[in-house]
Amino acid sequence: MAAKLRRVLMRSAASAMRHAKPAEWHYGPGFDAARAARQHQAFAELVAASGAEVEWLTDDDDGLADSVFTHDPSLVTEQGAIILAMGKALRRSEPALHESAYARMGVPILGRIEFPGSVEGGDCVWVDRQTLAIGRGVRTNEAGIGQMADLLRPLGVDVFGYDLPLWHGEDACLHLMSVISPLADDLALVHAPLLPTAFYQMLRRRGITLIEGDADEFRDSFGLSLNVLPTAPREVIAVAGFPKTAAAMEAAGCRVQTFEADALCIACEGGPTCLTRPVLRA
Ligand SMILES: NC(=O)NCCC[C@H](N)C(=O)O
Repeated sequence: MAAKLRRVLMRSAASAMRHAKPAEWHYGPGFDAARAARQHQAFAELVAASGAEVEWLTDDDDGLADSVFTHDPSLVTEQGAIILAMGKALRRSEPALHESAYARMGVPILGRIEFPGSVEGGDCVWVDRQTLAIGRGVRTNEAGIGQMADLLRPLGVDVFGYDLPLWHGEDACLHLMSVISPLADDLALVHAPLLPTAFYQMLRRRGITLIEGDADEFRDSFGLSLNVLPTAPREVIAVAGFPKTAAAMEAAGCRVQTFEADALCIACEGGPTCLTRPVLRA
């Protein structure tokens, strides 16, 4: 999940978020559509400057505000994309946008998660090429995890499900990727108090070094201080304003770039990883 980012699917916030009502989408008072669009553009420039090729979802005024969080409606394997099924009702039509983009890009579709199963991309963490960890919580359920295991078994991939806590409740967004950001094959940023214990133990057994993000910054940012995108091993993009978490990553040899994201990320419960669906890392 932290190899060099080559190709990535994104969606501009300019149209998608333009008319979003915070109360409907569970966004905080800091949400501001025009500011979010500017912050998204600054983030996209950092991603492009890393050398990644950015593929854009169609920029429609379709009212799908959360569709800017392209990490969640699909997952990409070495044999093609898996079209997911969203746990958040307002996001149910987003996977079709991804399917159209993959058709245009020539990326084959390996399979689909079907309701009543649900899996969101933010709950999926590749521990290595043959091991996928999935958080079971308000967005991803047991039926979805079972379907994912069936789709990936022929590829020799083992799928492990881990229970997530409820934390801020059913309407809030807590994915497995909310409590871990891989930074290199052997390095991850974590908020250990919310990590599923068996997942923590698996990471430790594999010798992955775990950096603790600052707990106060995690609380104050509603978890977004921890949501960090690697564009290459130890080359990361993070939300500005969390110096202790950034310093912990720098102490582990990471180069940290930041962008202002109060209106886009902190208000809307999604950070740099959530704004990107990596299609190719190598
Ligand atoms: N992977 C992620 O953590 N995605 C964040 C999605 C935020 C969006 N507002 C949601 O509630 O789905």
